[in-house]
Amino acid sequence: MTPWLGVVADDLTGACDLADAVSDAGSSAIVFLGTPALSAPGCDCAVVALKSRTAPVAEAVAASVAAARWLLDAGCDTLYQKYCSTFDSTDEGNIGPVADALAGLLGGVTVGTPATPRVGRTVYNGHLFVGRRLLSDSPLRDHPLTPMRDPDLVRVLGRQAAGAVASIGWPTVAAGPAAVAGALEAVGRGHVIVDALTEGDLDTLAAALLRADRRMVGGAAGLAAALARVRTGGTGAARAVPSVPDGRRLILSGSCSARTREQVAAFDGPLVPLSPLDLAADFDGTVERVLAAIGRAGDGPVLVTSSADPDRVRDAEARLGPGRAAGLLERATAGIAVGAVGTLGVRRLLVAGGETSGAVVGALGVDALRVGPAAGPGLPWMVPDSGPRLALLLKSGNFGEPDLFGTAWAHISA
Ligand SMILES: Nc1ncnc2c1ncn2[C@@H]1O[C@H](COP(=O)(O)OP(=O)(O)O)[C@@H](O)[C@H]1O
Ligand SMILES: O=C(O)[C@@H](O)C(=O)COP(=O)(O)O
Repeated sequence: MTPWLGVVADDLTGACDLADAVSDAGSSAIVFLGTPALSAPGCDCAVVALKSRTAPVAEAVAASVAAARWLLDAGCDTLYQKYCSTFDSTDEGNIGPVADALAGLLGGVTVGTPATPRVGRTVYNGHLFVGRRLLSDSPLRDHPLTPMRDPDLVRVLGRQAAGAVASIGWPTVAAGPAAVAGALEAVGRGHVIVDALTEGDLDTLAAALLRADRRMVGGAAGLAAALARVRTGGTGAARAVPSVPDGRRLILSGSCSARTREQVAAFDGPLVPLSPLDLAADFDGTVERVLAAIGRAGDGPVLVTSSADPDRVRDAEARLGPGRAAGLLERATAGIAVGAVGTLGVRRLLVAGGETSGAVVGALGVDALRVGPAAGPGLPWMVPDSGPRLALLLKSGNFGEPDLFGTAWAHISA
């Protein structure tokens, strides 16, 4: 089977979220950690997960173009730039520069939307809403790496991209695929952000993209699932549930999102704090102390967390310098995961945070992940194709019910 949908994802939790949504839509998906050296194995949707959301622009562009070339060589006819449903990025990028580069590979225009109604993301008049709030009034305004303070996506993308940015409004979408395809015909180069409020709107956009032969698409999980539904009629194979190993359970939480902090607060089990200030003072000793605390905890899940509110994050930044806390924490969390799997018998690992997950899974030496049962929308347990026998739930900071850290495990119990 040759994959038809090739996805370049800017982080790992986003890649898993999209793979989950596409699986729900009846298409099979595999997530690759970085661009593989080999050709793609059989699946409908091949997802290359990068760690490019906050990387330097040139690095993000080069990694994304390499991934896109590999996906096109693997036979994908639609190339999909997966970014966050909350458009997480800085004024420098990387959504815009990567979109410019990928548009250059396939016909000069990217069309898309981050709208993903199943997690409450909608776009109206080019403005992104998170639930009932504008993006800029949501907790995303305080993200430690990518604070989102402008809800107007045409303006946000306009600051990042060299290509012009246009939008297609909801009345055109409501008029159906022919109207959207007609509006797209008028766009020669650049990027188009499309309004969408419902799954039906996304299906309309997906049908218009196929009709207009627009094969360079951008968005979050919602539009990818719509493409799968419209292209295959949503009648593909149900997700094949891989077997999940038994073993100790560990939660590593590096996300500082409001939802993750609620999940940390609601967790009813042993909690080991991880502080960037301790790591700056004694990195190896702090990691060893955390591993010893995990070792002493009982059979239930143990939570290691650095998740902090915006004031504490700002304080760490002020004391350690820009980006240093995040770098130390990501390296430490990766080291803790490797130690816990290697010597403490941990086999079921829930990681909260996209950057954090990328660091952890990269260090564990995993190269590809298959989609298992989901603990909620966008929250699939993933099982490595080869390498360590593990079950991994790589959680977007914003996703999951407040009690997720206690309930997630039931989805993989025998
Ligand atoms: N206490 C803290 N102080 C400063 N930065 C932190 C702290 N805890 C975590 N971080 C960093 O914040 C970033 C959170 O990003 P990420 O893991 O992608 O979470 P999310 O999915 O919520 O965006 C990571 O780089 C993480 O290391
Ligand atoms: O689109 C989304 O919201 C997620 O798939 C996503 O990209 C997650 O990113 P993080 O919140 O940084 O984990």
